[in-house]
Amino acid sequence: MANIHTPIPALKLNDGTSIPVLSYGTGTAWYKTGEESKIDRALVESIKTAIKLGYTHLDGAEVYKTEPELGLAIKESGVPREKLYITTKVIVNIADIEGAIKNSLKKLQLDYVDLYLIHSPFFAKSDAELQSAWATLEKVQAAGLAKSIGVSNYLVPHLEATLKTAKVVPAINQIEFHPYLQHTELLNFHKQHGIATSAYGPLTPITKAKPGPIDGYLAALAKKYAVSEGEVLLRWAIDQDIVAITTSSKEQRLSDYLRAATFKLTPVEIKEIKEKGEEKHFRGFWNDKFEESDRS
Ligand SMILES: NC(=O)c1ccc[n+]([C@@H]2O[C@H](COP(=O)([O-])OP(=O)(O)OC[C@H]3O[C@@H](n4cnc5c(N)ncnc54)[C@H](O)[C@@H]3O)[C@@H](O)[C@H]2O)c1
Ligand SMILES: OCCc1c[nH]c2ccccc12
Repeated sequence: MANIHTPIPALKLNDGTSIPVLSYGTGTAWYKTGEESKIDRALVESIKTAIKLGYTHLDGAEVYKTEPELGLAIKESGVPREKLYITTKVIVNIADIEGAIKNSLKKLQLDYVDLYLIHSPFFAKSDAELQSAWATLEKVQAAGLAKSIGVSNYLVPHLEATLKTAKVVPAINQIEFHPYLQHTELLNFHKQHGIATSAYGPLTPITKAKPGPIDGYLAALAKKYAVSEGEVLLRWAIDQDIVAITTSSKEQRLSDYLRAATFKLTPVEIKEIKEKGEEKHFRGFWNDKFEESDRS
């Protein structure tokens, strides 16, 4: 079926590559708790549906145990490899990153990923451990196994430690980001260093954190642009040059999310959501790892 939507735009990264600004995630809603080798056909079909609708950027991780489904769906989709943008992440086998990427590639049935991320900094007991893991990602990139390399869930101190010895500046930091968790200081740091931002949990204000101070304004904007509130939230991230990672098992919702590529919020609207959002703080992921006092 032809993609009836506007193609998803791409953002240029500091290494010269481009990343599609809307991604289909296989973590939340999809990650496996059982045997990794037991294929979840519903996930394979959902990924193929996403690709058919026009998603090209797919987000995985070794810890989700969904790499085999991504590999199958990519193959069965019939879409040429180079038309897709595949992200995966390492954390389970962080002690053997070179083994981990090879294992991930085998499950993905790919020769390379577009983006390889350290899933979180919480494995490291020292700056040296962060620096050593990053040096290994640099080796992975030099070997051609990942076009771009980056990090996820890093805060400013983790980035500072990494940058002290890095030869390659991380291309991106994938973080929880939405109006109730704006990471202002971290985003300023990203800008200063040419690190792009990607947002997971972009729909949190409507899925997990209702009621909240942006509810009324979000409803008004959804009406104005004839989209859903979720699409306004996706657009709010995209309008700030932030890559939005979402997901759904419902084809209609996946199709609707693509409307985020068809309109733009005005600078005043972006600022209004920002300011109203700052009135509330909410974190949906990794709460046991981040300090309660850390709102950065
Ligand atoms: N790096 C990390 O640590 C990390 C953490 C979390 C997620 N991720 C990635 O990001 C992806 C997306 O994360 P997410 O699921 O939190 O994103 P999200 O905030 O976009 O939420 C998506 C969920 O919201 C539901 N939803 C959409 N519209 C809704 C509505 N109107 N009402 C109620 N529910 C609605 C969807 O069905 C889906 O389950 C994951 O699959 C994963 O790939 C990464
Ligand atoms: O990236 C999503 C958050 C996450 C961290 N570890 C996990 C294990 C299973 C599923 C999700 C996660």
